[in-house]
Amino acid sequence: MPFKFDVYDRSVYREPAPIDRDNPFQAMMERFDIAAEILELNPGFYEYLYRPARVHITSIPVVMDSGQIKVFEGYRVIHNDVLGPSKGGIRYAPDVNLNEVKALAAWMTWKCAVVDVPFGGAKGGVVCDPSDMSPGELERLTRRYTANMIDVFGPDRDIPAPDMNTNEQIMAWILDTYSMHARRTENAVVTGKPIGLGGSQGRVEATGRGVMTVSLAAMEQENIAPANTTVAVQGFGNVGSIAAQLLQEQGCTVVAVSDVTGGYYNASGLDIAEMREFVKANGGTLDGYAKADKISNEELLTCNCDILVPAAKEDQIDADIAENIKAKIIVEGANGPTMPEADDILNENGVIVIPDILANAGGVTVSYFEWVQDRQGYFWTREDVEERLEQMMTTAFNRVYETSQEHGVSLRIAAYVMAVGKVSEALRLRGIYA
Ligand SMILES: NC(=O)C1=CN([C@@H]2O[C@H](COP(=O)(O)OP(=O)(O)OC[C@H]3O[C@@H](n4cnc5c(N)ncnc54)[C@H](OP(=O)(O)O)[C@@H]3O)[C@@H](O)[C@H]2O)C=CC1
Ligand SMILES: O=C(O)CCC(=O)C(=O)O
Repeated sequence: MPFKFDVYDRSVYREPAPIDRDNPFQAMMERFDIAAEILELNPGFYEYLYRPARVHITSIPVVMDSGQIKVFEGYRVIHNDVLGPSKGGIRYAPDVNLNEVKALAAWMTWKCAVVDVPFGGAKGGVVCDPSDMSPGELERLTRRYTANMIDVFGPDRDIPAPDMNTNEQIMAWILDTYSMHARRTENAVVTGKPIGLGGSQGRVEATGRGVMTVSLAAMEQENIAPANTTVAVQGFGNVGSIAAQLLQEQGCTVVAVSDVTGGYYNASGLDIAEMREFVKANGGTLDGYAKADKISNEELLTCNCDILVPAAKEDQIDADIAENIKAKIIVEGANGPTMPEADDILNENGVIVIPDILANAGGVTVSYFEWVQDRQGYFWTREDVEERLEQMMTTAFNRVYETSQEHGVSLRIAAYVMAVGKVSEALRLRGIYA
């Protein structure tokens, strides 16, 4: 199986910047550079495609429950809208920053192109700690952020969705605030909203389901049967917990999962459905779960398993961790979990990496279905959604695999080649640089 590839010179288009490992945008650029070189990308297109099209930074004053006014910083980065309205989630986190949001926005552009949905890429972020805020404070923050972005968002312009620490309720507040300003109900302005407000069947599970679909496709390529497959999952939120449960339902043995409180390991297999119930009843955390051994985050990433699903956040797999990874296949549920220097090591060691811009694209694919349903005012069954999702994820997996064979590159670089090729072809057709 030719999964070992050349290491590319990353300096054809720009002077390599000093390595800044706290900057996920640089990690995105390092892969983009390789794809640009393979595609012999027009330098003008290169220049245009690596920059975000628009960056919005806003101050969000919120009256806290104490009566004190606190001002939060919020971002919305539109990386590109050449293929259609920009699309991407909003992240609430104390450490979210502009470089991270710029990287996440660019990944959305490439992801939408890989799965062939007619969207560009965007991402939003608000620097806040939702675990320390009341529902009322979160609602006021969300409504004011939306009001400040009223000229940015729109069903034909830029369509937010959930990401880390945001959920259906937050999407509902965005819909309501936007609609109040628009003087009409605009349910297509946001996806990942409750079904009662025009949300889609299957959106909550979509990213985890997509992770499952590409995991099964990779197992098939490698002739590994689910019943003989062990899985470890980092992150037990929307993506991680659902991917773990669905892989278990397919016959895999999930031996380890984790959240910020650490890892939980059981060589004979964890009961994921029961763990999800435990988390619900335990204030949203795995802390105190007793039917497993406690392990560290690093032990989880390097534990004995066949498939590793990083589904927490960026930059989790560095060179040291990569050296010690025992999994045969990594399926990136999170955005940007693997650092560029780790790519080369994993590649050398024959570990197959299904890259984020393919592996976690199930979420945006069902968001696309949701937007289509809202605009038609006609809603599909869960079976319809799941069948179409499986078909689009499988098609994307096969196309990325074929591109990797054609160019002799890893699946990650193949996905970038496909995406950058598609967006630059749209630029050429539109005549932007003609
Ligand atoms: N939601 C979606 O549809 C999509 C999400 N993604 C990406 O998937 C990733 C996860 O998102 P999502 O599941 O929505 O987010 P959630 O907020 O639902 O869950 C995040 C999970 O990661 C855990 N976590 C955070 N930091 C660490 C850490 N250092 N070590 C171990 N676990 C950690 C959290 O633990 P705790 O709860 O204890 O804080 C939580 O279990 C992100 O990279 C996101 O961008 C990608 C595509 C779509
Ligand atoms: O569903 C969406 O529109 C975007 C989800 C997202 O933020 C992501 O894929 O990273």
